[in-house]
Amino acid sequence: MAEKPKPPNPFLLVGLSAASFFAFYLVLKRREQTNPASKLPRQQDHPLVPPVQQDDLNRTTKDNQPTNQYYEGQDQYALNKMPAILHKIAHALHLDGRGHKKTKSKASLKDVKGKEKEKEQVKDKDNGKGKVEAVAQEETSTTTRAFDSEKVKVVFVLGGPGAGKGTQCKRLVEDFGFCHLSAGDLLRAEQNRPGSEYGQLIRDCIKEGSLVPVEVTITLLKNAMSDALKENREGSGESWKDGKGLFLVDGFPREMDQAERFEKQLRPLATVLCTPSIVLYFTTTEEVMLFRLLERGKTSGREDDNEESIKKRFRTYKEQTMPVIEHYGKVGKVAEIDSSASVEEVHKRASEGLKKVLSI
Ligand SMILES: Nc1ncnc2c1ncn2[C@@H]1O[C@H](COP(=O)(O)OP(=O)(O)O)[C@@H](O)[C@H]1O
Ligand SMILES: O=c1ccn([C@@H]2O[C@H](COP(=O)(O)OP(=O)(O)O)[C@@H](O)[C@H]2O)c(=O)[nH]1
Repeated sequence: MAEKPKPPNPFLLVGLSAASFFAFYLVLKRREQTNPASKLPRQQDHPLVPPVQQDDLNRTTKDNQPTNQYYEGQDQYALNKMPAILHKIAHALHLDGRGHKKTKSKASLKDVKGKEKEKEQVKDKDNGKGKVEAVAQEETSTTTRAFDSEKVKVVFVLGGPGAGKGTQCKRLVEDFGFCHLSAGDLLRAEQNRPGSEYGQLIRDCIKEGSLVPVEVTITLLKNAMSDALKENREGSGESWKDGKGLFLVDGFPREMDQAERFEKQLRPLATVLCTPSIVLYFTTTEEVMLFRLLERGKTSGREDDNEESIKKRFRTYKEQTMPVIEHYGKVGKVAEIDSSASVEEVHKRASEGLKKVLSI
């Protein structure tokens, strides 16, 4: 007859349980010592959400307004403060309430500058164009929520090099009180800023007629927009009262990736993208543009107003910027204006088009 198996020793079982319990207790104690904040009450009854820190509760915006925006919806602020590994776990488990589509974002130029890693990752792309491959950082709605969608209006101004974008923008500012942000001007200012880490990169891209890495351009734009909104733009009429803003974004977005990033990263609310009210598209022939740019080059001092650079800019425009114009055209957002005519005539057409859209 087979021998009956021996039942497990009850003392051994009790001993093992006690040892596990004791080990768990030691881990907790150790955690309390190394991270005293773990004893604080939690924002959510969930182990992946960190405790409330006093400085979080006291946090205010620059205008000394409490940042209750951080506590909307999914307690995004708490999620933002989690260590990267917990962030990944929470994301994988859908605890952060975000989709799984990978997006990249940059919050400030300091972020762009501060990361040596990113700098090392400036890579050659296509025909030698530089591109900062930003260390992928999951985009969060709270860090990018900048303004009220109802109040901020954005008009993109596109067209080939020398089509007359800058010239017309100056006139439209006088008519409508826009804040004119020329991406090219912002880049040139950053290029010439003493100590700018991106000066040489910007210079090379501009001379080559290629696009400066989007992180740099979008950060400059975002900062300029925030500054303009904070500024008391006295005398600029109703368009700038009570947090309202009217932006003429000149020479941007120059490729689809830039358009998508702009809409996402400057989205005013978590669910609303920062789409342009309209895209003013100035168009004329390459012949006209070349002539105008060579004329401009006589006095502009710009390193890219020479025939060699101009040809490269035309190519970049056709290959990378035209798809942006086509994209906005498909959704009925493009106002095409023939800019071969005189400055006055072009201005008249642009102004009429804008009046209708902005209902001013
Ligand atoms: N409608 C126009 N007719 C003639 N010259 C123009 C016209 N619009 C602009 N220009 C001139 O052409 C050059 C390029 O114009 P600009 O506005 O700087 O172009 P963009 O900003 O598109 O590169 C400038 O020297 C400008 O004075
Ligand atoms: O969003 C932008 C806008 C401009 N540029 C660079 O700046 C140059 C000059 O642009 P700008 O709009 O000042 O002049 P345009 O070429 O339209 O005359 C371009 O060729 C690009 O190299 C860029 O990289 N990203």
